[in-house]
This record gives sequence, C-alpha cells and structure tokens, in this order.
Amino acid sequence: MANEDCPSATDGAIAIVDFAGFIDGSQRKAVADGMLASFKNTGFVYLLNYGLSQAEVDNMFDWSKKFFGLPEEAKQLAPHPPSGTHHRGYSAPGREKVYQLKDGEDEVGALQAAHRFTSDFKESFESGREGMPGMENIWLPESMLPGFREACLNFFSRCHQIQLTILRALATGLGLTEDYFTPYHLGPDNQLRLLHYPSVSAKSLHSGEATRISAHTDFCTMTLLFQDSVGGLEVEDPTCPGKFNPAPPVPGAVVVNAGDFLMRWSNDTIRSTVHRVRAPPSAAGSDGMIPPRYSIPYVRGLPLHGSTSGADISCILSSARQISIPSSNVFPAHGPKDVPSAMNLSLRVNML
Ligand SMILES: O=C(O)CCC(=O)C(=O)O
Ligand SMILES: [Fe+2]
Repeated sequence: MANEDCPSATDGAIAIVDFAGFIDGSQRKAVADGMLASFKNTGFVYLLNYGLSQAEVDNMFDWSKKFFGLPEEAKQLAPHPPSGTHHRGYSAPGREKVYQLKDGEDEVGALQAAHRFTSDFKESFESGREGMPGMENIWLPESMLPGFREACLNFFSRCHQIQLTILRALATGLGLTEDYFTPYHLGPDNQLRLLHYPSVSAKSLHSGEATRISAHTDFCTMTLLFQDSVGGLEVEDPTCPGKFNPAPPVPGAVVVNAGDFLMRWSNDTIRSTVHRVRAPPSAAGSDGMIPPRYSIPYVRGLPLHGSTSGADISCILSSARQISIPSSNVFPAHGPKDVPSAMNLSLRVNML
C-alpha cells in the first residue's frame, strides 16, 4: 500500500518459504534463492518445514510460561548479572532497554540517550551452551522448576543445528560453497532468549508511556524468532524509513531475520532491518488491555575469539567497497568511514 510520504512504500509483506525442499534435497537451489531474495528485500523471511515440529516449539513456550509464572522472588534466584556483557539469567520487567545507536553517536552519548527512553516492558530469561567461559549459564535451583534447564538446553541445541542448515542454504543462494559459513558458527557465542511481555494497557503503549521492545537491528548473524499468536512484531519498510509494517504470526513458521553481521558480510546486499514490538492491531480487550506476548529469539552471533573470530568478517561480495576490518574495529559503535553501514550497534542496557 503506497502512502503520500513514500509513494514507493510496499505493504512490506515478508516472503513465506517452504524450507522442506532444501532439507530433503529436492529443490535446494530454488529454496535457497527464495530465502536469499527475501533477505535482500526485507531482511526477514518466514520458513515453513524448517526442521522443528510444532510440538517442540509449543513445548518450549509451555516451559517459558511456567518459568515466567513463578513468583518474582523465585525468578530472582537466577538473576542476570549487572554486567552488560554477561547475557544470561533473568531480567525483571523494565530491567532491559533496547536502544539503537544513531549514525555518528558514540556509546557514551547513546547510553545517556538510552536512559532517557522508556524501559522495555518485558521480562527475559537468557541461556546458552553450558561451560562457556565468561558466559556461564545462570539457572534456577533444579528443584524450583525440574526439567526447565534440560528443556532450554535441548531447544538451544536443536536451534543451533537448524541455523547451520539455514546458513548452508544462504551460502548456496550466494553461490558460495555450501559450508562457507559453518566454521564461523560452530563456536558457542549464541543465545536462547525467552521473552514475556506482560499484559499492558493499549493506551500506554499507544502514548509511548510503555514500550514492548523499541526499534533496533540485531547485532548478530541472524535470529530465529518464534512468536506466539498475539502479534505486534513490526518491520521497517525497506523503501520508506520510519514506516513499520506488521509481521504477523504465520502458523507453523519461524521468522528468520538477518542481523548486522550478515549485512556487513554481504556488503549491504542483505538487509539487517529495524524492527520493534508494539500493540498488535485491534488486540485490546473490552478492558483496554493488550494480552501478554511470549516470544523466543535464538540469536546467532560469531565467536569473538579463536581462529575464526569476528576479525575475519570481510565483505564476501565483490565490490569496490570490499575491505577487511582490523580486529580492533570489528565491534565498534560505528566503524571507520569506509566500513559499510551494517555495523550499527543496538545496545541492550541493563538498568540497575
Ligand atoms: O519479541 C519479539 O518478537 C522481538 C524480539 C527481538 O526483536 C529481539 O529480542 O531482538
Ligand atoms: Fe530483534
């Protein structure tokens, strides 16, 4: 649908790609091309038949609901550390604030600006692979929610395998050897986030007094995003900055969005698109309340250390702008001037 400010604006529809043909080998190239085209157009794709059954996804949502349904003092037995770099454990509502750095803004300015923003009205629990130095998991005592830890670890490892398959499809679409991305993604720098956005009044979401998650890009290779049926995810229109289109839940599909690393890697041909969570269209009940939303992002980054560290990220697509970034500049708030624009940084600030 065009609008007056952006005559070229689209309805932002995100392609739905049946991934079965890649997994069973019957249509590898066609599926890979379809997925890549969607990453280039919108930065997002819905994948059907991607390798997890609905029962497995529903089971993880059930565990998430059980966890967030515990009393606050119980959840606080697995507290997210104050450090902004140890992304594990439980963060209470209002604790985390997602803020997107503006062009040219340094981290100090961004932190000051972020503190003036409304905190995200959500609670989260983050976990990853066991035994990662500096990123140890923070679990509840097992007796408080028996089976929760095992469920998180199983789901995490299923997502890890699925994401490696998606990266193979991506390499196929880009005309690279199928395992091009694999060695960069065997490391442990990835994260399973359970998110719960409590019920909130439609009025406070519309007025900006409360926000679910504010506009940001993901600082990673890609995210698998499982969402429940409530809705509210919005993606910025590729042709009309500032215009957001709904990315409603599609039964049976996982949402996959490209992150900043993939945008950088592909020399900006794949988009790392700004997205946010607001009130879903016409979801308020007669009491004016928006129902709670649960979502599960599995965030796939790069190992920050080791032989295939982030220092190796250089554009893989031929272009006059092709460069390598020295390791000290891999994760700057904003890179040197000739670095493609993908190195946006979204801050996840933990408020104390
Ligand atoms: O809850 C959602 O659907 C969005 C979560 C998200 O964008 C994120 O955690 O980066
Ligand atoms: Fe995100």
